[in-house]
Amino acid sequence: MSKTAYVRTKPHLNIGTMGHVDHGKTTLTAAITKVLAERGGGSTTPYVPFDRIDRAPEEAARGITINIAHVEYETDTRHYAHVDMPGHADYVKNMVTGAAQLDGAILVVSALDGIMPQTAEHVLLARQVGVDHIVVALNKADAGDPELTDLVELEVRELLTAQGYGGDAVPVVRVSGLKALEGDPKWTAAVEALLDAVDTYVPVPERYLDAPFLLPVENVLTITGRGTVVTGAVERGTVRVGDRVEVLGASAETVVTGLETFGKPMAEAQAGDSVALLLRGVARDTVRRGHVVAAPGSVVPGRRFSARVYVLSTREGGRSTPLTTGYRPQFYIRTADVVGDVDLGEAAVARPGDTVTMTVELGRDVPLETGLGFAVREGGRTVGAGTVTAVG
Ligand SMILES: Nc1nc2c(ncn2[C@@H]2O[C@H](COP(=O)(O)OP(=O)(O)OP(=O)(O)O)[C@@H](O)[C@H]2O)c(=O)[nH]1
Ligand SMILES: [Mg+2]
Repeated sequence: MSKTAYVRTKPHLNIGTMGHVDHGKTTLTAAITKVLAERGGGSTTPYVPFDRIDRAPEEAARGITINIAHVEYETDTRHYAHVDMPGHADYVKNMVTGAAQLDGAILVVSALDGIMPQTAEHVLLARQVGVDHIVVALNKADAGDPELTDLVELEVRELLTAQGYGGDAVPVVRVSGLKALEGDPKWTAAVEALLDAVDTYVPVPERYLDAPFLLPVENVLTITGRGTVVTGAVERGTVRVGDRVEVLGASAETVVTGLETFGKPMAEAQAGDSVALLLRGVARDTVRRGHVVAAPGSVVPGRRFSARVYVLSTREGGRSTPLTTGYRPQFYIRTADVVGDVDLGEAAVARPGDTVTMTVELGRDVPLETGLGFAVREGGRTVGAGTVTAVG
């Protein structure tokens, strides 16, 4: 590999935009990279234009790093990997699996429209998957009436408080992704203010560097002549070139022969990093999204667990009818998507809005552990969010 190696000079954090469809997540993401790219003083952030953020996988298939919706940028104090969360309810699956890795989130709310159903759903999901810090971008502030924007701000703070985010303390910054992209100084300054809020409000999380290595596979691809590459965010531990790893799901033990982040080779990847791993002698079609790459013997796959599950209310986009024992939805666990049978025990019935205890028997083995978060999906929408309380 002749490319410049990744040098870890600042803490790395994973962040992302979430919020209702069309509220301006992708525009704001592009604007952030543009503002940082143009900062001067040896900026290392490449500008990623709007139409490159949803770039097709083939386009990026050069190096071993593929993470289609990721952009990277650097502020004075931090290095960020940023996921642009899709807004459609159909993409909540990706939000769930992606959000599970987020250290903080930028909630994008249009000042013109205020809170919409997916705004509330994404905040709820963020809470359920353990995103502890949210910064609000009140976007389209260039076009909004200031008094109405004040009301939207109040409404957003109330929503955050209701979900346990302490809405009064959450930074709310009025921005215009669109005007910042056009270079309007008032709005590039607003994007700077948003980044400052993220830098100061979202703490560097505790990384589980000493734990055995684990990476949930998000994507798999082949590099001709080199082998199979898996991509994803390291959930815990560290991994180096030459380390032995186990691919759970593919039941293969292998060696890591290459390691990259954003196209740059690295000697060691650690918890929180978005990486691509080149794996020796693993056939492309034996590994899939949903599998887990881990230190050999460090995780035990299973299919039976108990959980506490919040059943989304109808207003939150959940079911309109109760669910009963025998219910068979999809479970999104890390990056895996698995069918499972639900047993509600003596309660037997759970109504939308209830929090219940259930036992689940999955259709296949996945690595499970106490405390693991997951989403329950049915017919393309999220109907519940839960946490594993016991395995077996
Ligand atoms: N006036 C104004 N319009 C904006 C602003 N940001 C985005 N828009 C417009 O809002 C529309 C949606 O913007 P996107 O960035 O695609 O929104 P999104 O949230 O990524 O949408 P999805 O990915 O489809 O959920 C586009 O027509 C943008 O030009 C802004 O700050 N001001
Ligand atoms: Mg978008």
